[in-house]
This record gives sequence, structure tokens and C-alpha cells, in this order.
Amino acid sequence: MLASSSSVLRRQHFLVRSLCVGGCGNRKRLHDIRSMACYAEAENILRAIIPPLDRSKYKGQAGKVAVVGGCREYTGAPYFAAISALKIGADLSHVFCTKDAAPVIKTYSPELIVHPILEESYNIRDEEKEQISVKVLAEIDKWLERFDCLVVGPGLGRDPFLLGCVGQIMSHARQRNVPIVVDGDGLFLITENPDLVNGYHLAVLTPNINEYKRLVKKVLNCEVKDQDAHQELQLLAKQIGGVTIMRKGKSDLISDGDIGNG
Ligand SMILES: NC(=O)C1=CN([C@@H]2O[C@H](COP(=O)(O)OP(=O)(O)OC[C@H]3O[C@@H](n4cnc5c(N)ncnc54)[C@H](OP(=O)(O)O)[C@@H]3O)[C@@H](O)[C@H]2O)[C@@H](O)CC1
Ligand SMILES: Nc1ncnc2c1ncn2[C@@H]1O[C@H](COP(=O)(O)OP(=O)(O)OP(=O)(O)O)[C@@H](O)[C@H]1O
Repeated sequence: MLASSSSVLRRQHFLVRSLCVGGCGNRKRLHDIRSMACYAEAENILRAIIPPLDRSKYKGQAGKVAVVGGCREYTGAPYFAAISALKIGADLSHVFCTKDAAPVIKTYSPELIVHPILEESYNIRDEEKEQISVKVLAEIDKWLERFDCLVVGPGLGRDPFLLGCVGQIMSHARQRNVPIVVDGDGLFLITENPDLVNGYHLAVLTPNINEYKRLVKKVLNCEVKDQDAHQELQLLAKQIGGVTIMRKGKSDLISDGDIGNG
């Protein structure tokens, strides 16, 4: 594994261990004390993960992030993911999106680097598809190893051709040990094909309530049981080979399958 990936892995494990998760117990007093501890802990965690300004560093060393997302319908979600990375300290933030989403995303911010490389089925002929997917892969391969993290899915949409290309992008990222955060329609893609992330310890899934339901149904073959939320999440993460899952909701829960506090 690459050195850079090891440091990211360490940071991931630190987060999994230290994030205060929901379900802080039933007794109110205990809950209040733990809630206060949550805020203090959250501030410490944020301080620890935001790269400090350092005169000896140059642009890029505080993080290069790429978002794969954004299609004809959705331009807001990839913008927020990419700009948030910059706002918490990353130096460079890229967006790989469809050709028609790109000019819109560019107008939101001159700070983002926007690559109009993805295609949806409506815009191309069947006989062009193979050639186009090769071209998309070649375009992103030029950049992949430079990224500290790939965020896959915000506003991707569900076009099968586009999702097929994105699945290949994920496989290439995985071969190069690039950490991947999977959100939005990226979760739709990996629910269809969990092998894309199965066993990849540098993958973090961030499902909302619907995305989580679909994942549980597909992987555990049952409905979500809120009374066993922690164990269920732990089992799900374990079943997908130790990926980290952050289940979003009233209380966010996080587990990598190994740690009993998920
Ligand atoms: N401003 C932006 O750019 C925004 C962009 N966004 C982006 O949108 C993408 C989807 O995210 P989301 O949160 O709407 O999806 P989610 O909670 O799974 O489902 C909610 C309900 O919608 C339905 N549904 C969804 N897609 C469908 C489809 N193609 N065709 C049919 N049904 C579909 C779904 O139905 P179901 O699949 O459960 O049958 C469920 O009932 C994701 O990439 C996100 O980043 C959002 O963050 C919003 C702001
Ligand atoms: N019922 C809730 N009460 C309080 N906070 C919530 C609740 N549900 C979600 N959140 C918070 O909102 C954040 C976003 O979760 P949400 O379930 O809306 O995900 P999402 O649909 O992926 O969001 P987005 O609109 O950014 O795509 C979560 O991290 C969580 O902290």
C-alpha cells in the first residue's frame, strides 16, 4: 500500500474510533454529559483533520480532492461536495461531471477545476459507447494518482451508461489505492454492484435513510431494524468487507465492522 494511503487509513481509523456516535444511552443525564463531550470531541476532531497553514508547504500539500458527480439534472450536489472540501482546508478541488453540467458548475465558483468528461446515454449513439468509455477512463487516469481522495456520486444521476463508466473509474481508483467516499447515486451504483467496494478499506460510504435501506436490503437481504441499529450497521460494514459506513440521520452512526461502537 502507498505511504499516502497509509496515512489516510490512519486518519480514517482515528475518525472511526473518536467520532461520538448516536445512541448515547437512554438515561437523560448520561445523554447530556455525552452530548457535551460530543461537541468538545467534534471540535477537537475538526481541529485535528483541518490541515494547518504552514509556510513551508506549497499548493496541493494540504489535499487534492476530486468529485465524480454532476449531470444534466443535478449540479448543486457536486458543487457543495467540492466547495466544502476547499472550505475545510483542501488546496485543490476538481469536479468530473457531464458536459452539460460543467458550464453550470463553473459559474458557481471560479475556485473549482471542472472537467466535462462524462456522457449520458441520451447524448450519444450506441455504437459510440465503447469508444467514449475508453476516452473517459483515459481522461481520468491522467489525474487519478494525484488525488488524495475521490468522492463518487453527488448528483451523478442514474443513467446506466454513465454509471458503468463511473464503476470503471472506481476500479481504477481502487487499483491505485486512492481513498473513495461514496455518496448519493454512487451508493445506488454500489448497491447494484457491491463488489466495487467490497473489501476496500479505503472506502467510506455515507448513506442517507433511503440509500441505507437499499444497501441493507441488497447486502443483508432484510429490512432496516432501528432497534438494532448499531449491530446492523456493524454487520453491514463487515459484510462489505470492512468498508467504513456513516449512516446519516438524526444521529449519524459510523462503523467499519470491527469496532463495536458503530
Ligand atoms: N441540487 C442538487 O444537485 C441535488 C442533488 N441531489 C442528488 O440527487 C441524487 C439522488 O439523491 P436523493 O437524495 O434525492 O435520493 P434518495 O434519497 O436515494 O431518493 C429520494 C427519493 O427520490 C427517488 N429517486 C431518486 N433518484 C431517482 C431516479 N433517478 N429515478 C427515480 N426515482 C429516484 C427515490 O426513489 P427510490 O430509488 O427509493 O425508488 C426516493 O424515493 C444524488 O446523487 C444526490 O446527490 C440531492 O442531494 C438533492 C439536491
Ligand atoms: N432527522 C434528522 N435530524 C437531525 N439531523 C438530521 C436528520 N436527518 C439527517 N440529519 C443530518 O443531515 C445530514 C445530511 O443527512 P441526509 O439524511 O439529509 O443526507 P443526504 O440526503 O445525503 O443529504 P444531501 O441533501 O446533502 O444529499 C446528516 O449528516 C445528519 O447529520
